[in-house]
Amino acid sequence: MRRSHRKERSPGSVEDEMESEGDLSDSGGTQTSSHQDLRSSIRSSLKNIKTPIAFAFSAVSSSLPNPGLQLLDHRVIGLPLSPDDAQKIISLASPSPFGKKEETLVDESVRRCWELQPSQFSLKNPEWGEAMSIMLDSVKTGLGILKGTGKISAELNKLLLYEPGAFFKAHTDSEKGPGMFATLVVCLPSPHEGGKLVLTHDNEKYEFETALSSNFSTSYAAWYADICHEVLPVTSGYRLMLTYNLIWTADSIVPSHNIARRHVQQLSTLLQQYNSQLESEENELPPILLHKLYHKYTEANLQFNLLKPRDLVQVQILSELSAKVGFIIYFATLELTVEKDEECTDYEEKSQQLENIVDLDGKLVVKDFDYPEGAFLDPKPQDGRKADEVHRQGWTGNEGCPVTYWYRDTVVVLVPPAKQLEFTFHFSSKGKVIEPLFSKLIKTFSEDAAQKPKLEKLCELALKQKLTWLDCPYYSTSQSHSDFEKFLENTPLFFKQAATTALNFGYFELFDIASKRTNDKIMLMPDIPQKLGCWVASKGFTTMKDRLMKGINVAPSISEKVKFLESVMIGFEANLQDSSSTESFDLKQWSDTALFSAISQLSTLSKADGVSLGKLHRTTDWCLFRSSSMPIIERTETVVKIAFTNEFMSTFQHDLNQEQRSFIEPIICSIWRNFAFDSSQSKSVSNNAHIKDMVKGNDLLHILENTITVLPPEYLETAVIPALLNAIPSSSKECAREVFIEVVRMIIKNELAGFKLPTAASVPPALHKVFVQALLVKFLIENVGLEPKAPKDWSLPAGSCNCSDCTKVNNFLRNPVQQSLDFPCGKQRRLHLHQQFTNVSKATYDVVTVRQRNPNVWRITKHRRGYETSKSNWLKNTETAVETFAKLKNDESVNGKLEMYLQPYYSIIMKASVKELPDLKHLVSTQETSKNVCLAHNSEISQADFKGLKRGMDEVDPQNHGTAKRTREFDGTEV
Ligand SMILES: O=C(O)CCC(=O)C(=O)O
Ligand SMILES: [Fe+2]
Repeated sequence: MRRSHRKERSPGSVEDEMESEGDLSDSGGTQTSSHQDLRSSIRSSLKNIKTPIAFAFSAVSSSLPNPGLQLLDHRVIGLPLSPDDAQKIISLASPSPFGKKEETLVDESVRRCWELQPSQFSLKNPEWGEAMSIMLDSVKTGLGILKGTGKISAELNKLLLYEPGAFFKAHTDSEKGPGMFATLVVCLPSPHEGGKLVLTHDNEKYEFETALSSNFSTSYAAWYADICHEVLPVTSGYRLMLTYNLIWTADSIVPSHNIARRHVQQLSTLLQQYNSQLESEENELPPILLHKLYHKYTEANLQFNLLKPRDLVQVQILSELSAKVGFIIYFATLELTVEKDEECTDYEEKSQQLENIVDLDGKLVVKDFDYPEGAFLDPKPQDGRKADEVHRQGWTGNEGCPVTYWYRDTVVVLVPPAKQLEFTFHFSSKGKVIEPLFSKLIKTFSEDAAQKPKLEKLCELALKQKLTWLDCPYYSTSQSHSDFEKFLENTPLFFKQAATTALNFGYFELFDIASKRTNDKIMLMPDIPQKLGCWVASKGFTTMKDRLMKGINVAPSISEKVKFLESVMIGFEANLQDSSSTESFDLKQWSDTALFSAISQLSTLSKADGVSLGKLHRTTDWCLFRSSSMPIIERTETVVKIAFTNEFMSTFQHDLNQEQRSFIEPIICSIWRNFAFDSSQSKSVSNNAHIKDMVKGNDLLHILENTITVLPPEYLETAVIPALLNAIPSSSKECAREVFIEVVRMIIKNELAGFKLPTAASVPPALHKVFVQALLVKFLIENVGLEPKAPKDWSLPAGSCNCSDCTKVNNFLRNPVQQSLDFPCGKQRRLHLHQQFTNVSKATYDVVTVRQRNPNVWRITKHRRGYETSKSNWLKNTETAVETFAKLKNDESVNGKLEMYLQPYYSIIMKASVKELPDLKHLVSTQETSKNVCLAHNSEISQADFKGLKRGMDEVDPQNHGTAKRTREFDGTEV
């Protein structure tokens, strides 16, 4: 368990429930004398928030009685109101006036409504009094008037009747006597439409729609005296209202909306004060505040929507406030652990931590968090309270009797703006980050220019966080593609986000930190190269040069280096004001040179790199390409050279100019001088890389065609085919499986340049035949092999111990016919035998103890499972090979060709009979005819070799005068 053991100071002895609830005197906006006071003021201010702070309230009730409305002439008015009764009322009523300053006016453009004075009607139902007190109770709660703070009474004001077209424009009610603090209106059952009452305060709107329940129910609404309101026109029916003045009958201050809001305003002031003190001075204030909720919530029900009413009110207000003053609020479980010793009362060790910090929707933000000193606003949970969990360890000798108590509370976590950065990083406890908060802050700060200093700080904190992954000494400095994938996967999102942001906002020093810590891998993240390009355009090339170089160097393959530079170019061009500027030209030229220098630093090139390099002549200056790629390509293996050549040649469609020809010719020659199907480098890396980096059928197809394009046809017979043949014995098993069958298929289908027969009836030359035979012989040797030899009898090598028991067992092992031995003996002797005969490496026997008899039987049984498996594998492989060859035979375009190629070994090969096959080395060497071809093991394209080779060929083809000349041109290059 991770626990920080720390003694915490008490936040002060604040007596919780003893504060008078409505008392505001101690905690107004006055400057607090100490931090202690500030915290306790915040706390008591919070305590005072117990009811919703509403400026208006309304409710509907179907159970309220009919008030028993009677007019002066004793006519009783039935409810719901009938049109006849409405007319009776109107006949007695007068148009409603309204007050303007001292005057009382009647003006139908401001108010149209009929009214009766209380003297013109009475409410006869004796139950109406009770109904009134029910309404007053709910109005009190609704308006946030604290229980026990005072009494209110209602004074009947008017009976109002709105006929269609009646309304009352926006106004505030005039104070009709001392103590009046609010208005109550009761809408009696009388169907109507329109007539909505709309109240507004501080841009907040509250609507009371009387029409909705007007058929049969009574509804009522109340609002504080200073609230502006209007009644929209009634569109049909009659709207019948009783209006009351609400009077405050206690001595205490008359409640008003402002007073109710004052607790909140006060809290808001205190929180702002707390935040600005944190920002401005050296102080000992805690960086966050924790406020205890009344109820304890389980992990599952800790979210705003599931809060109990009392907590709900507080959290609602806190969350509104937080939005205004920039605090962030969360829920969490506060766990306090107290360890005591019942023997030694002095000993007490406390540790505390926040568990499961969640946001208001209950979404987990962080699992556990060591909260800072002094953050808890309320008294310590353990003060006079029963622990939620107790664990007694019992006597542990001289260590006494330790007891552990756990106290758990649900708290609101208040994070002030001043400490949000630090909070995000758990107050810099290394490597811990609250990612959702981090992302949120990055977003907010990025969008607000005034927050730039905070944004920079946030990036700095993130980029300097200790990270197990990056800081581990084994963090890879190699540059393979899989390494970059690992980097993307393991580097936390916040780090990557911070690096990207740092670059976007031009915090170059911070970006360089990210670059250094990731061994420059950060350069390859999406958007980074393009952004670097933008900066080149705006800050100039020199400022960004080193960073660009890092990016080019860290990109693991040529294609990724090219991609990096292309992205840089896109960003650069998009941000360049004047695209014809010299800066543009310089960047392109520089990046081409830089690219080649980065490529030349790659320790090995893959086949894919060969392709990428072969493409580069299309986008770079020819001279640069020629002089830079030659030294790179001449160091590479055959497979890379082939990929390069094939890609290079694919552009020209056999139509090379002298320059290109003289460039590629020596490369092709060097391919055939050192030909190998496998890449020796990738062989050692991984099986996958190995299979990828082999000379495949298609590669061979194209390189043969390209060889013919550049070199005279005789070259195939004298150099190429012997080189191919020569490469067969040393090629790998995988190669034999993946490539050889494919090559044979191409040959017999007459597809492979150099092996094509002029007519269907032509007999293949001996060299071609041997080549095809050698490919299949190698295939069989590697993929089938010789039949595994069965053991000649059951005898096995004996063990080394010569005790009498072991001697018996050894005799059994040596015995050529006996397969199993039962050895009844006691435990000790069995143990010895086990020691001698179990876990013997390569043992081809099993040992068990049989328990049915007394003494138990030690049983040893010989087996031949190893042989059996290899035999069955061999049979399977033979079968597969036979099938493969049969398919090959069916594939050929002219039947019988395969047989022609394989004679005299046709039937042996077709039945995959390895034991009858000719010796491969012998087969290959007897046919190695081209004595004049240099098969030097020297991998360099040496000029001497090249000339020698050429001379040989010139002899073969006296017409080819151009060759010697081209050679001289080649000599002139920087190779
Ligand atoms: O009819 C109503 O709903 C409100 C009446 C009113 O605002 C008033 O009498 O001052
Ligand atoms: Fe009014």
